[in-house]
Amino acid sequence: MGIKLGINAYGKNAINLSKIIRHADHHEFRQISVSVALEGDFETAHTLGDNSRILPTDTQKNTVYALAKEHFTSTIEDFGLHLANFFFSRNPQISKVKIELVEHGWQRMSFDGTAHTHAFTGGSTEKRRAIITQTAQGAQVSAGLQDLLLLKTTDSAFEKYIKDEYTVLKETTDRILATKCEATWPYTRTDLDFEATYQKIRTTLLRTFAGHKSQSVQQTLYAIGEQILLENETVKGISLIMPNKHYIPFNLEQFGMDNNNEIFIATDEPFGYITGTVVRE
Ligand SMILES: O=c1[nH]c(=O)c2[nH]c(=O)[nH]c2[nH]1
Repeated sequence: MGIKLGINAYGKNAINLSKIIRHADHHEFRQISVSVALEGDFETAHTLGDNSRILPTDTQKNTVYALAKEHFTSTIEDFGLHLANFFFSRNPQISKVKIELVEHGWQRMSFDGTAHTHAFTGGSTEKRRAIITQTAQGAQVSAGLQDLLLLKTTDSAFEKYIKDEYTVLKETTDRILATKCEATWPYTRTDLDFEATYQKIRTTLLRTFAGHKSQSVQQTLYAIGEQILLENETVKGISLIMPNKHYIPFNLEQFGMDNNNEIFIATDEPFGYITGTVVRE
């Protein structure tokens, strides 16, 4: 019985890179984490210890910093495309380059309606991300976001589910709906205005979450995906991860008080884990 190498990839993960872009009257500050993964003809590296086709992961890391100087000037999607093409076009042994970029957002400070020129606040959990893959067939761009905390205080129900001998959950027509949203959407093209498209999709995600009369997280997930696909023909489909972050009404009856859906205990674990992809037929 023969043994051989199966699917494999190698690269550098979590290359953290910050950049000051100095304009005459203000600075921009960007902070990203880049991961590079290469697939290709690396069999003899594994089976014979032959490194002649191996571009070291240390070199990959250095390339990311060096190219950032000239080429990280706009979106992570555009920088990722440049990186993917750079690695792919110079290395015939590579069949697939995957670049994943996560951006940590810094918000410019503002005082009395005036934007500060060089001071920022951080702290939001929300991160924007992009995934670029390049093969001989061309490049593919997916955009997305992660760790986006969302909560609404009404317009969320959960009723008429299966009840068996282990069901104790009470039906509710008015609960808190909270999630930490992760979304990924592949685009049909690589020459988009990635900034405007991203902002439009993010706004639709928020607006649909806020406006939807939810019967479940599942229904809200689908409504968000459907609306994004209806409004953006350049989006192929969208995958959403929406954990159900439970806020459970606290029992005040034990103190002779009513809880009119006002006092809750947020529980971290266990949590509902709702995932889904909305696609075009
Ligand atoms: O929106 C929800 N979907 C579920 O599948 C579920 N299950 C549960 O216990 N609570 C909820 N809420």
